[in-house]
Amino acid sequence: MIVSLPHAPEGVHGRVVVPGSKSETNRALVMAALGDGPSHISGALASRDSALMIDALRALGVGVDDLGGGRLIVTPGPVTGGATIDCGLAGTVMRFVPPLALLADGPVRFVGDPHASERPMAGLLDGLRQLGAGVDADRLPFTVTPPEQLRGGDVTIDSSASSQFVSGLLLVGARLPGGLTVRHAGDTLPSRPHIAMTTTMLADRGVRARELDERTWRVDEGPVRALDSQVEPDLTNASVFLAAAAVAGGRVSVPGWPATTTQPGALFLDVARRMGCEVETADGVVTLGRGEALRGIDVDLHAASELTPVVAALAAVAEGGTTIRGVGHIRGHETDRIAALATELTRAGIAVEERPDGLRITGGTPSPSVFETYADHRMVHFAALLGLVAAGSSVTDMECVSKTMPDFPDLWSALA
Ligand SMILES: O=C(O)C1=C[C@@H](OP(=O)(O)O)[C@@H](O)[C@H](O)C1
Ligand SMILES: C=C(OP(=O)(O)O)C(=O)O
Repeated sequence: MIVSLPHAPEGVHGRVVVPGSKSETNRALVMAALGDGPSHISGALASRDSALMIDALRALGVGVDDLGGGRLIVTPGPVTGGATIDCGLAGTVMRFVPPLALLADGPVRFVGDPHASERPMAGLLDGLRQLGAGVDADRLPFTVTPPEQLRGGDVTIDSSASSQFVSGLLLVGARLPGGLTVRHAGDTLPSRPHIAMTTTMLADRGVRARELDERTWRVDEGPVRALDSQVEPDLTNASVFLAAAAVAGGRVSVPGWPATTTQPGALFLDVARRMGCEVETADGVVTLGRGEALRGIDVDLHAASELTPVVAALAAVAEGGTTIRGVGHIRGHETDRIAALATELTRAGIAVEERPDGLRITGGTPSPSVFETYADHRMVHFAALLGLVAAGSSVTDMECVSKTMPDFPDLWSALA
């Protein structure tokens, strides 16, 4: 269904309380499921991806009580086989749950949305096979048959298509006899902060988990301690609201910004400053104002590729050219985001060159458009940003924002 996007000729002004991090919520759930007792999670994201994770864990025998208001109680149990798990389009479900099947007492089947079968899985499934599991395909849908004898040891995988392969294996490592060493054998490795998020959150739960060198991670065998934890706001989603002030003018604040974080979304503040925005942080509140003029930059988003759609929207209205590089692997995200962004920028009359590892965008004045969304929440964010300055724009589907932020339409209308 086509949905109109707000136009903000007077700029945007407001304070946005951003929901919890998808990446932290789904890690906290998996770690709690492996814990040595019940864990409480506060500030948890309520969205399609977290609901899919909760359903997956329940299907494996884990108790999850939703107390409302972002509070969850997770009660671990023996991991049971026999279930079919719906991964939707959630990378964190399709890459973090199959390793739990190593611990199950029977095969576990994994299915997903139509486009989920296009998302890379081979590196992870290769790792599971090296640990003795049977896996009957290299993409969704597939069935994981646990090994007769659970074992840990060393696995070497190509994680260049997604950092989530390394994270998924590390998440289960403490429960494997002898622990687990994961080596990355491919060329490049995206989203390293997300691997640091995995090891840091494991360490918070008493697990000895660390990076040995830039291609090798190690998790020792041991208990995953139950923990009462607080999920940070999702800083990649926060960047969409901050970026609204950069695109339309005005000032936007986001409270609850953590002083230190492993979320790569935090890198948005540096990108925005480089593009000429004024960014202030005081008492955990980040405020962004556009400054004199937005200017194009050359930026490598390898560590924070989730930010590409937002940075592409800024580039579309900036003075001069912007080169986004280092994000070739986002062709395997919810959609081929490089191709999708090139198509939608062209639709809005913005000059763009699609490159193997990114985009070269020449800023201009976006024309009103009906933007395609490709079932991709971040393509809606991109379109919504352009809609602020291209009066009368719309998107072909708004529903897909439920993947990480079901409240996006309300939060956005309140701002614009
Ligand atoms: O581990 C995680 O929570 C994530 C890792 C990244 O995946 P890739 O390494 O596939 O980019 C990121 O883009 C995704 O949104 C979330
Ligand atoms: C790539 C993303 O998600 P996923 O966790 O499904 O990989 C994303 O949210 O930008």
